[in-house]
Amino acid sequence: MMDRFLQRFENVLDPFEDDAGSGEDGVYRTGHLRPLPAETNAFIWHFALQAKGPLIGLLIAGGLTGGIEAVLFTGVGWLVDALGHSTPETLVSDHFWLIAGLLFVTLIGRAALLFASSVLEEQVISPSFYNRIRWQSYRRLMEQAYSFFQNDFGGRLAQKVQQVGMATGDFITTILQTFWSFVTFIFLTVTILGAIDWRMALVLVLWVAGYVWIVRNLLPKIREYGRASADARSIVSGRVVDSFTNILSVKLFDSSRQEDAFVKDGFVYLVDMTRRSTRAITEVRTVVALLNGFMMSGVGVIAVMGWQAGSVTAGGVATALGLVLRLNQMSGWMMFNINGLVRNYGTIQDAVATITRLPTLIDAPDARPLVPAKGAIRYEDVTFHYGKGGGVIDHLSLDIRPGEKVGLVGRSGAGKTTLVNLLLRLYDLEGGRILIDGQDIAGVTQHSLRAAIGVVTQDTSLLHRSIRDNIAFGKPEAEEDDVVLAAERANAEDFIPSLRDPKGRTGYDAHVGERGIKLSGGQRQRIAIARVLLKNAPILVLDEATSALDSEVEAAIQENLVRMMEGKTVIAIAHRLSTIAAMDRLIVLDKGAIVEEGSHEDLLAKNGLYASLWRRQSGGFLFTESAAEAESAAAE
Ligand SMILES: Nc1ncnc2c1ncn2[C@@H]1O[C@H](COP(=O)(O)OP(=O)(O)OP(=O)(O)O)[C@@H](O)[C@H]1O
Repeated sequence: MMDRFLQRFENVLDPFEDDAGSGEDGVYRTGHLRPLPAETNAFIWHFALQAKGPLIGLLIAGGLTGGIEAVLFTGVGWLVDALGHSTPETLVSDHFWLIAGLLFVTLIGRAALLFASSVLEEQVISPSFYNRIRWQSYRRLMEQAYSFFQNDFGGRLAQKVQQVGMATGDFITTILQTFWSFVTFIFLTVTILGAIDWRMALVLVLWVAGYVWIVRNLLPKIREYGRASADARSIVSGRVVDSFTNILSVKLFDSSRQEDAFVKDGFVYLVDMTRRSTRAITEVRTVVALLNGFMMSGVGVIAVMGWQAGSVTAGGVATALGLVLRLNQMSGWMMFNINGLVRNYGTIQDAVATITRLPTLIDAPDARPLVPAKGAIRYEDVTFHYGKGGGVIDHLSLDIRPGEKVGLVGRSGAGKTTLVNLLLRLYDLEGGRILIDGQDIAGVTQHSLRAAIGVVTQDTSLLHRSIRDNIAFGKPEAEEDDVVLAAERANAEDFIPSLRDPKGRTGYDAHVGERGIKLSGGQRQRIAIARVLLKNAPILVLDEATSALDSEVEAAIQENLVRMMEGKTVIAIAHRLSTIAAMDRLIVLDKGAIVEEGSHEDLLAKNGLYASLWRRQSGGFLFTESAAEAESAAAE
């Protein structure tokens, strides 16, 4: 029953709410998420505002908790005085309301308050609010361009998303609850002690000043190192995940020792940063211990002297000592919390730098959906160097007619993949433009552009999901029959029914990838082909689409590939020239420029680069650039 009661509070905040950005502010446009504030305080504030109500509740509960603590100590003083003035027989009748009040506050008031603040923190805020921060951060990262992910470690980014949710949530709740109840307690203590003897209040004011000095002068050092160690932790995770994900290369090259050194480097940095921060922590703890000693003995001496002078009652001494002892205890715990606050602040600062970075490749303000008609593609004086000074693609122009099947040929590194990646707008051009059916791809939405192009690449990465989800990846709403039909046409039906993953799921439900079944390269490629068949986009890009298939499967699938290409504009890249020789037109690329074009026969007759590549093809594969150059150098 308690469970059901508590569950009601769990839906107060939606863990997945996001601000889709209305585009009204002129910075961001519809279709893109509103960016998160890039300044740390504004970032924290941005999230705090999303849970205003519950957080104000937490603030009130925090204040009341501090208040109750102070009231209880005052009550203890009154009780001591009452004991001094009464006999055992008359105590209850003389001081009934005091005793009843104290019992009520201790038994009911305090428990009710703690329950309310627990519900607020644990049910309303913790899971949902923390998750909302993670979710919004994750989605901002997903808006980043392909190149963003190429330049960072997946593990590091994942850790940032995890950490930022935890750190921001903890930071806000600690301030509102712990910190605020501490401040209320101090304020009430100063007031209560001031009423007993103003000199005690003065000692406390000096103590608070000392505390503020520590926070301003000693804590920034901890914060600085906190930030550095958070970054160091991310670096270590990034490196560890990188080693684990590339474990095959590590094993094949027997380079585990090298990897150890690489990862250890990260750990050394982490340990160094942590040591610096822990040194600063010890420094702070020592100063706090001295300051608290001064505060407790100061108040104690003044209270006892007041009692000697007859201006302070025994109850007053009890209240004063009780309050300062509690303050001492709280301040140790508070230092721990402030330390946590500072560390969390550092973590947020560190994550914010990555998470709030604006995506470099976004839809134009007036982007419209691409209206694919016949699938005409036009590269107009395209230049692209991956942001470097030169090279890769230079002033390239190419016209592909609707429905034309074009083969891109060239040595390794000639720029073939780059050319199709530019068509997909995975990168923005550095010069020229690319048009699809007369529409500049820079002016249409990325979503509609990629929906119009089906791609099968060389290294098919399957997601760690079921076979069905993998095939329906480009068309999640697809019917089961269509998924099966696509699999049949990709010749994947002969192996899918017999699949069984370690958890016992079979066929289309079997999971692939990590902790799932491992497919061969050729099987993976057939899934990828099924995925594209199902997507049925008007433009097809086949980048080494059949490189992992053996000749038998390739022959079986060839017919389907031909059918898949029917009525579509196709750009195919293949090192095995025999697989693309039958295309309408072959474009030969060299060093980012078109050097020859024509049909297979035309090009053979021309006896240029294509003809030499064709002749050199040995065992079905192309020589690498360096081998080819070495050969031509030897021939000269
Ligand atoms: N992300 C990147 N950043 C910088 N340079 C890159 C990047 N990707 C590729 N390049 C460079 O661009 C050039 C063209 O690469 P690309 O992958 O387009 O060649 P390719 O013809 O497809 O080669 P292959 O046949 O080996 O796949 C190469 O010199 C490569 O080093």
